[in-house]
Amino acid sequence: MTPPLTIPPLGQRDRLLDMSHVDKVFNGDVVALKDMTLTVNQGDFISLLGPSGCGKSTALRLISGLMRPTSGQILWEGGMRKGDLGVVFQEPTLMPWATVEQNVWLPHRLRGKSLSDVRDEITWALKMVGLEKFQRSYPRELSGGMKMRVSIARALVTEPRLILMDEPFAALDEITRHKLNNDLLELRDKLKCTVIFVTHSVFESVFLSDRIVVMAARPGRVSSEVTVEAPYPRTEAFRTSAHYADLCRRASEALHGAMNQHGERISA
Ligand SMILES: Nc1ncnc2c1ncn2[C@@H]1O[C@H](COP(=O)(O)OP(=O)(O)OP(=O)(O)O)[C@@H](O)[C@H]1O
Repeated sequence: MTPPLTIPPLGQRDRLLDMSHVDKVFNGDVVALKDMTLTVNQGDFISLLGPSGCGKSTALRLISGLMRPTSGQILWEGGMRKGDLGVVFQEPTLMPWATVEQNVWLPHRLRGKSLSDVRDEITWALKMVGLEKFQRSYPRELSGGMKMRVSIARALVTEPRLILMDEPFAALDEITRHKLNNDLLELRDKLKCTVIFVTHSVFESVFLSDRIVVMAARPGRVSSEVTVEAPYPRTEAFRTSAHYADLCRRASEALHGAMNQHGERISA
């Protein structure tokens, strides 16, 4: 894979997809999303931040094509092709009876490719997440963080144009979560990939992303967007800086603003 040399600054990136005026209604009356409009550009690291039930996962499922909008449309630049999308869920969802390598093979296997056909791609993806020595291990032999890395490798193995991550680190302890946040940014720096990342955490959204899309609930929609004006690479020094604290305050205010639209209360 030959990634572009750099990710251009915000405002100078090529468009990847447009979600325009999307509504999603379940069972005729549960309005999960109302008039959601979002442009995703190549190289964006977008966090979808919002209260429980505001439609973050629904938005990801619509973008992934797993579900269709009730109205509105989602259009990929140049059309969406097989392998354009990698998805990482909150649970690693690995097959316990299969080795790491066989788990990472899955997206290619579903397209009829044999393990030997794509061994190089699998080795590359495992190398990207630092697990090249664990190809023959089984999930039960891995820590929670390592299982999540396998899940990320499986999402990368088709070299997707877009990676969707639905609260991938929420179930992990704080230290592992910080480590995986750092590793994810390193990965993004290597691959120059585009990421949409769902999180409840203001701190995580500020550390990772360059755009925070704040969503409001009932009905789910975009409430505001916070641009994270901080250069990459972002290190532990950034995490403890006054600038980071200030950005977290801004994102937190935007989140409170979204929740106050409905008189909801959140804890600090
Ligand atoms: N398949 C479904 N059938 C019916 N209602 C659904 C379905 N999927 C989601 N919903 C409803 O749509 C709304 C948005 O749900 P969604 O899971 O997208 O929110 P979320 O922001 O990801 O929540 P959380 O942060 O708790 O995961 C909720 O009211 C939910 O109950």
